[in-house]
Amino acid sequence: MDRKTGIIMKITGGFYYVEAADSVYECKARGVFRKRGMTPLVGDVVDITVPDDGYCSIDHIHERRNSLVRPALANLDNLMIISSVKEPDVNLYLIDKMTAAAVNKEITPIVVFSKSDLAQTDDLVEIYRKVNIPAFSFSSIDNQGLDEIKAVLKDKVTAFCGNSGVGKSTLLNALFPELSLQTGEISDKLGRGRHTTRTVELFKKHGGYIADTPGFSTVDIERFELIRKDELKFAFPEFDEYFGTCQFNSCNHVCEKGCRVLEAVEEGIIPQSRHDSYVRMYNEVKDIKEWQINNK
Ligand SMILES: Nc1nc2c(ncn2[C@@H]2O[C@H](COP(=O)(O)OP(=O)(O)OP(=O)(O)O)[C@@H](O)[C@H]2O)c(=O)[nH]1
Ligand SMILES: [Zn+2]
Repeated sequence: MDRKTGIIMKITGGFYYVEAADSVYECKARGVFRKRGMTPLVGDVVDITVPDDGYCSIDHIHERRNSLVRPALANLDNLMIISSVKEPDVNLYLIDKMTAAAVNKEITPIVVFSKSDLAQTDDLVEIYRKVNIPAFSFSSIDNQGLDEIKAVLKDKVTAFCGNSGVGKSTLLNALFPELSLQTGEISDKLGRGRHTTRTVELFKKHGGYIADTPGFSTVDIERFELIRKDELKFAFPEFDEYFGTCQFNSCNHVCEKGCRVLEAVEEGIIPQSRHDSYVRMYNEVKDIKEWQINNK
């Protein structure tokens, strides 16, 4: 019998595939997790027992740094948000919702403007770099941006989120040709589309891990990763330095007199589109009660 610590790479048919010391172990979870209502997730760091014969078992789940509801994933470092600049058009509000959800979970958001051969991306990239969110453009035509994107994946656990058709599979294939993910219409025929069961799986790449998350779209984040009103302002890191300097302590940084955040927007320090997204999100959550969030 041996004990090891590893990471859950995949969950199928009641088995957990745990990578530890460069081998993958097929494990069962102990009944004790079920009793406590705990479900091991892909990305969990776990202690396992490897018996001389019979099934390996998961004995302990290490404390999670964060987790997403759908796709069910734990311990993410990066959320790569892919948005095409055309076909479909870019939607800054949706991107900002995704970056805010990531920051709220202490996950680093990374924005990729794909199909950069179809429209200008410099101004878009600039919006995010200005607020210290890594941003890149990518085109599959000449693989522009690929090396920069590869560099941010190094030694990290990264999930990729993008709406249908933005070029998520195309980017993943350019990054990891050996994965041979299906692109375009073919993927729907194979049932990897939005309404089918989705298997989440980690792959070891560049010393880190990438999560294959079929169909992971902004809808999942909007539905399952709601940010509470009092947490929202912290999900826009460019506001941080102004906290405590507004005229009113209770300032919500929406339209209040003497608001330093608003001044920074007027001065062009904070991009207008980011603040617009914040106000829109604030208006969406301001009347939501705690019990409604818990019922989500
Ligand atoms: N011009 C151009 N077209 C691209 C680029 N990347 C992807 N496309 C095209 O956009 C379409 C969608 O690409 P996919 O990679 O399948 O998009 P997806 O985000 O994986 O979409 P789903 O499979 O629906 O989730 C395909 O027809 C691609 O050929 C790009 O950089 N430039
Ligand atoms: Zn303010």
